[in-house]
Amino acid sequence: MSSEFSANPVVSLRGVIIMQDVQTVLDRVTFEIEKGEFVYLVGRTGSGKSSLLKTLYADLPLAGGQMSVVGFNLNKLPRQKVPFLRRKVGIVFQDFQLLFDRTVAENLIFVLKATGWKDKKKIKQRISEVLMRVGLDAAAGKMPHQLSGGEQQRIVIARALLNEPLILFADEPTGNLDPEVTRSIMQLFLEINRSGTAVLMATHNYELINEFPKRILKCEKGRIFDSAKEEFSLRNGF
Ligand SMILES: Nc1ncnc2c1ncn2[C@@H]1O[C@H](COP(=O)(O)OP(=O)(O)OP(=O)(O)O)[C@@H](O)[C@H]1O
Repeated sequence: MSSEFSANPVVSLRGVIIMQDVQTVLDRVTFEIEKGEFVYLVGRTGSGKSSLLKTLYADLPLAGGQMSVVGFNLNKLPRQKVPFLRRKVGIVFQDFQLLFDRTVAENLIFVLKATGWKDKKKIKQRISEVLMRVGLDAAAGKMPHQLSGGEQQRIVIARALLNEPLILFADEPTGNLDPEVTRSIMQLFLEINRSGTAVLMATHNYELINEFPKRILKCEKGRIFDSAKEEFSLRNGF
């Protein structure tokens, strides 16, 4: 094995090709994300950030190359194995996608039951743990519309944490939030990251990147540039 690659990364891509229909969105993508790393994903609108994230959580088929995510080989992952991969990753989108016709706790129970949890006591305990983690332990009985946008996003993050993922994939998680709430959501991601969960976060928010500098992957002209391998300026890159 080349020394450039670690023995046990959470995410590993080599020569990956990502397509939407007949369009090649990203070509020859090679990078790894280690356990507990925090990585930003940046690039202009349409440069391929969401397509890359979707490929990572097996929503978009891999068009070529080698890819493994939390130990699953995406080259030969049968459809029925996708839920097992999804249990080991957490996904956070820009629009919250909570079920608005049920309480916060019911939203979380829904996911736990769908991922095989049966024991009522354990379910209750896990819900209380994740809500505590995001600072909303009093919100279990509330309906989503009774919460602010920032609070709803915290619930989405709590939901992503239910099955103790090795990595969180976040697509513009602060896109709809005001600057103050954005900072507090970012603090939450950093806190989760400090306790060992890797994070890959797509964002257009340069202030956030400047304030909390981390490794950056930049999608540009069909390729990915990695700040861990080469220096690049963000100012002209977006
Ligand atoms: N479902 C789809 N079908 C066909 N083409 C798509 C689809 N989704 C995205 N594309 C195309 O793939 C390319 C990459 O889009 P993608 O959404 O990955 O970019 P992005 O960097 O996430 O953009 P944004 O910052 O606006 O979210 C674009 O040219 C887009 O038009």
